[in-house]
Amino acid sequence: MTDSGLTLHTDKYQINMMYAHWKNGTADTGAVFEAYFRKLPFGNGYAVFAGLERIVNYIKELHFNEQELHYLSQQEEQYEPAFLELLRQFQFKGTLYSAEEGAIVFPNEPLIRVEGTVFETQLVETALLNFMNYQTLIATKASRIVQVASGDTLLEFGTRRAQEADAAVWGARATYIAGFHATSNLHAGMLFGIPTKGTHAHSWVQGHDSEEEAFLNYAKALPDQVTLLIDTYDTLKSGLEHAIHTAHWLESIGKRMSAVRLDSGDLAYLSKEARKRLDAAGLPYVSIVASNDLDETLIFNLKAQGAKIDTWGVGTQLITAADQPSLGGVYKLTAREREGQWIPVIKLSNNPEKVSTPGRKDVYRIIDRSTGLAEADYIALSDEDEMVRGEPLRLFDPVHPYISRVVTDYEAVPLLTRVIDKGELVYELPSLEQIRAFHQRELARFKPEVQRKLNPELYVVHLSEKAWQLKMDLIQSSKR
Ligand SMILES: Nc1ncnc2c1ncn2[C@@H]1O[C@H](COP(=O)(O)OP(=O)(O)OP(=O)(O)O)[C@@H](O)[C@H]1O
Ligand SMILES: O=P(O)(O)OC[C@H]1O[C@H](OP(=O)(O)OP(=O)(O)O)[C@H](O)[C@@H]1O
Ligand SMILES: O=C(O)c1cccnc1
Repeated sequence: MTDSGLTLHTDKYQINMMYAHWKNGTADTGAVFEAYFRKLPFGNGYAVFAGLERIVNYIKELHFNEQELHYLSQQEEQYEPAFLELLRQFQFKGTLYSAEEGAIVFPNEPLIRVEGTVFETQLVETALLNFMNYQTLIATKASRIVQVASGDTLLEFGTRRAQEADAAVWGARATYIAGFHATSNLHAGMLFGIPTKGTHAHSWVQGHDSEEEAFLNYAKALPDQVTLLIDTYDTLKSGLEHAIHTAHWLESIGKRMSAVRLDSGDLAYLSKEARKRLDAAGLPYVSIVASNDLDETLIFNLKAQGAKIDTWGVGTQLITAADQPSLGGVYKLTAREREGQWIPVIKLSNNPEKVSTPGRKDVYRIIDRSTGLAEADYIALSDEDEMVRGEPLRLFDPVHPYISRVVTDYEAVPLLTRVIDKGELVYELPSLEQIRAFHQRELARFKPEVQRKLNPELYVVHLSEKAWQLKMDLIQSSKR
């Protein structure tokens, strides 16, 4: 089996709809889709947008090769050869707007808007959601951990327990965007330039006649990067003592041991004891790394217990987003072309939260000029511009429209940037370091109350009156 790329990384129903459009002569009809999620993950107050780079790479490479066309020709749908020929000619000529990676984003606002023929905009749904949902989820989980670690070093250790290889690599990248400092995954390091770090496994110690010999052999081989895992037999009685010997030996050859790693037991108690004994042995520079099924709650608790841990190795809980394994982002048609006119469309639902917001929309972050802080996000139809001109803006609560306030001294910063214009890439993909720095700047625009991990303050995403009215009108007319 050879893997020919990501073009068929899509759900069959997309191809079926494309086929049906082609059969009906509507394949070239214009469509606007918007991708968004409805609920913040982990009870967090914000999400960290990620996935754009992979989406752009995917769209750039999007074409049907002979292997893929042959495979499609064998499907039970019996697509006609002329349709497959159309796929052979296919190129994405649509336009894509997106939030930038590292941006702080909220539920129910468009994070990506795709415009083009219904043929091409439908095709990209599955892969686009796949990349956005996973990477945004992991970046958000990582951001919670970054928050509680308050400046300590964070290492991403998840690969072995990730949901397969792509998740490990792109997940590592997402954690770096959110503020992790390094990954153990060398492939992610090579692909994206993320710093890499590694200690050693229990097998290194088990594979020697004694722990002491294991430590010494490791230190001899890698004298500049010695972090010793001290819990294979008995952390305090044997591991720590042997590590101290090794550190002294390293000093005798003019080197300094980096750290000891704790991977089981009471990490608060053991780290405090280890710190005391390392300091007493004249080794205050040897830092303490901890790992073992850590997440933001455990790290927060360990810090509250006074743990003396400098570096946190975080794997399974982070890379699998164990407490919420999917973001649930959706891709909804918001407008379509009919006889040369754009018509807004809606998706109704018995669940009011699932009723889509019709029309081609933009999102603005309303920044209070006096504080520099984000006040709210504002979704408006794309032809509205009063917020760009800085006119007084009424922000009302869509659930209770009588609750409203007017903002005057603000700047409206658009969240969506044009990335692909009629098939041409018009956006320079930032480097990962730029994305990481951008993320920090964006986060600083939010009050600590929105950023806190537990019961954060609700940051409101408002709809313009025009967008709200359009939604109400379409709900009414659809019911009729
Ligand atoms: N002081 C602490 N307070 C709260 N949780 C802790 C503390 N120390 C460790 N933990 C966490 O408790 C969980 C269980 O750790 P513990 O080492 O007892 O079990 P284990 O991982 O099964 O041990 P082993 O690897 O020896 O089998 C881990 O997720 C660990 O991170
Ligand atoms: O607990 P996580 O957050 O997922 O972090 C990664 C874990 O992976 C390793 O254990 P593993 O038992 O796989 O290998 P080892 O023998 O090297 O400890 C490491 O020691 C950590 O405990
Ligand atoms: O380098 C480490 O200590 C490491 C790497 C991956 C998983 N667990 C630990």
